[in-house]
Amino acid sequence: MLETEPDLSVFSQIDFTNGAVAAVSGGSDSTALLLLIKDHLDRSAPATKLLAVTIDHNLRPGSAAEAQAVARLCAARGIAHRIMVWSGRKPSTGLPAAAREARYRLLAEAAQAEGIGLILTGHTADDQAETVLMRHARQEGPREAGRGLAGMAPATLYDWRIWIARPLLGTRRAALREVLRRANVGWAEDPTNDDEAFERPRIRAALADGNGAQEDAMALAARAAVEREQLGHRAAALIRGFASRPADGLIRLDPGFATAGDDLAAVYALRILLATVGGVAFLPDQARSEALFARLRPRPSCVMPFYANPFCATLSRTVVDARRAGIFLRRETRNLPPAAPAVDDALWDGRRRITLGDEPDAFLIAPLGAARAAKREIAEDGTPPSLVRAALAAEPVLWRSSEHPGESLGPVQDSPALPRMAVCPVVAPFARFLPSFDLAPAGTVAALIGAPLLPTTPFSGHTAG
Ligand SMILES: Nc1ncnc2c1ncn2[C@@H]1O[C@H](COP(=O)(O)OP(=O)(O)OP(=O)(O)O)[C@@H](O)[C@H]1O
Repeated sequence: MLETEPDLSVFSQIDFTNGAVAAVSGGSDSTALLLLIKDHLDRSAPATKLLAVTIDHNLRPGSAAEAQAVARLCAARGIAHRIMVWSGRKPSTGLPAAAREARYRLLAEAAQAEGIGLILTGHTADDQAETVLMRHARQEGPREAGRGLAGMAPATLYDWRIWIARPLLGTRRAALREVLRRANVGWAEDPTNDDEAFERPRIRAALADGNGAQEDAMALAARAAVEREQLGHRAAALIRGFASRPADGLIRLDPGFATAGDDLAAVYALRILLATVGGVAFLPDQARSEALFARLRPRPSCVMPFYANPFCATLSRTVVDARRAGIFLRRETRNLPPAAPAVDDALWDGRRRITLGDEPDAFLIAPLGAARAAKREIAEDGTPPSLVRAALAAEPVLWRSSEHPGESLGPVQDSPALPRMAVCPVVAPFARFLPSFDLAPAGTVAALIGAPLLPTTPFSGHTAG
């Protein structure tokens, strides 16, 4: 689609109220993105704060000069520009992933420093087709297909606080280069983009053959995106219908969850809950999750009460305990983080985000532990007290560093003396990157565990959750 003209209508669907960061590498796509946004804002909302940001990864000799070229273009067009340098140590393996991680962190830092909650990138239809074909080649199995093949989402929430939108996902690179030629603006070529030793350039070359592969890949992505969103809505409905949180760190699933009749959605919901409870950034393996789910179903011939034979299993650092009172999920006690100084804005055990306020050095954070959990009063509400205590034992507690660890501050959220401190639950599999496809289950799990509400999506008329 749109071989020669970019689709500009997408810009009018974006909410620019709080400004935008344009992520500009100096390559053709993001340079064209910058010109198109500037043009759109000049016409529709000239007072909007626009900041172009270039990340100098400091990996290639020419990278600083490329960043300077973007700076000159921005100066000539009256666009604020900032260069952020990735100065940290570079890993010897997994460099592309580390560079991507650093890039988004630095882009988010630049946005936050200006009070901007939106980052725009120049990913194109060509990038999308390449991504989908690469995932297709790696596909684990038919049931994984629905997720990965959706490709890149039109918007992704980063760190549960800043939206990354990709308005050019429906636009071909050729159309963007045409925009630049007409404006007489040049761009930098990344030499790794053509190196066929890498998988992506190989696929790019195959797509360039013009045999319809590009269109097929886009159609595949569009179908998979719809399927993924629908599956997410069904999983969210199951979580709303069958999951509750009887105590901090403890999720109960009503046994009806396993017999509701939508196994695909139930396994997806289970995977999200397992990763969340265990504090793991990735969903557990599909096949192992299916096997666990199968064990949660009563046998058709069973005349005994449900779960007359209770069982316990562990997956994704989560203990699943199925018994007559329900199916209970809690963090396993193995490999909990030892007591350590609490770090402001850090994730603890993948499950909690720590906010320390005015006294950043004053606290230790540690799991409550079994001995202290055993002394806690447990309300009698039908939940087995042993399970509540087991869950509480793995919950974090802040201690004043100077105090004897017998006098904890308790649940810090409840302490009026420390209004700016919090140890907030996070939805682990979506805490760093939440693709807009998965908003429904992410919002539902957030409500279940008491995580902060999702911010409104950057596309007007859409609300998260
Ligand atoms: N060094 C960088 N600085 C700022 N943004 C970047 C940088 N590298 C990538 N991006 C953003 O991520 C998007 C996709 O990255 P990718 O690596 O595919 O692009 P590229 O080939 O480097 O450049 P382009 O997309 O501009 O042709 C870019 O369009 C851009 O918005």
